[in-house]
Amino acid sequence: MSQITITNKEIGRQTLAHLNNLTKPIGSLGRLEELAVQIAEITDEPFPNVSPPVSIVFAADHGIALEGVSAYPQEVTAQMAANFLSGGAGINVLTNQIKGQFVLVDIGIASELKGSGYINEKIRYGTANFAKESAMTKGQAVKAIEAGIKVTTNAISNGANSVILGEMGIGNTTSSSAILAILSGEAVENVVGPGTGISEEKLLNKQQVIKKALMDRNPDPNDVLDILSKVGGLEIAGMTGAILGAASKKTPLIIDGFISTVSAVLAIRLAPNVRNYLIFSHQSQEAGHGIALKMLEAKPLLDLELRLGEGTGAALAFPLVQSSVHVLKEMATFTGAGISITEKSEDLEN
Ligand SMILES: O=C(O)c1ccc[n+]([C@@H]2O[C@H](COP(=O)([O-])O)[C@@H](O)[C@H]2O)c1
Ligand SMILES: Cc1cc2nc[nH]c2cc1C
Repeated sequence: MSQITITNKEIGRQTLAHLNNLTKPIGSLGRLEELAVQIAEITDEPFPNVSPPVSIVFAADHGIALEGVSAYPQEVTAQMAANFLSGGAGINVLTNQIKGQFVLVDIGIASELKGSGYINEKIRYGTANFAKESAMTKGQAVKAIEAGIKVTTNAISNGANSVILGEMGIGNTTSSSAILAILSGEAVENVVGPGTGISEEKLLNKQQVIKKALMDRNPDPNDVLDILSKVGGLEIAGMTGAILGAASKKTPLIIDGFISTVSAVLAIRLAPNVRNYLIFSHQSQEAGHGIALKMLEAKPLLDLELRLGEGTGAALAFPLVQSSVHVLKEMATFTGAGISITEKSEDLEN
């Protein structure tokens, strides 16, 4: 964490001056210009690269799934992991489209994954049911964060210039909502949503399960490891580490939906400098996501009514991130193109 510096504001000022000299009315590329400035600040490069990206998906199981909080059974986590490995999931398709690399990390699936082509960082076979006991030990939470740091810094050392962060874990919206309720101080009702798509009746049960667990486990709102160990998830801790790892390598990281945004809140609690390394891709349908984004004063790029996870929203936003640096690097300047800016200068003086 000591390696995570504040992003370079001076290079940001130079980038803005360059953007203002490009052949367009000042500021007319709006949010793309903000993105270009942010990426220059993150990378410490006046003309940065974001390609190739790597999509890193952390998969893990949740003991809390036994409380009837998801529309799908726990086995779907492992089944989807197999689907990731055969290239059939949404994130595979979208990562291929943007010519990215794909990495699946088993950080705590409840069964043995068949096949190869994934990174085995299994900390344990799913978390314990946090309605009854702590989800994991503090030591395991630390190990999961460290695994996330390692996998991500390795992917960056192997050539990735940006990171798309995603997850898969049946039950993980319950864990994320519990974490967010503690960190935000919001009422549980406001941070709980239907996740994979549960009925109104199951949603009420999900709220009750979280409320009771928060009373019984009583996590310390000022202690990230206490929160993660009592009501967390292994993929949520892994993503927290991934965010720290990318920031330590001055590499932009694109946050996906509700669960990865909760990891971002945790990572920023651990190391506040992390905030400006993050690009928020989209507004998820999940109720608590708006609250988490607001806490971080984050304005997501897209609202496509997604609620899939896996990093799909982040992969969909990647082309915009790429466009921002292409504009910065490839557009002509007023002087280069021989376009007069006298009129504009007079307007500015008036
Ligand atoms: O990204 C989101 O905002 C999002 C919102 C709802 C559900 N999900 C995905 O659905 C799974 C969790 O839903 P649930 O109902 O099992 O808690 C997990 O695999 C997530 O990737 C993801
Ligand atoms: C099929 C399926 C795919 C997913 N991808 C991320 N979360 C998921 C949840 C389910 C149920």
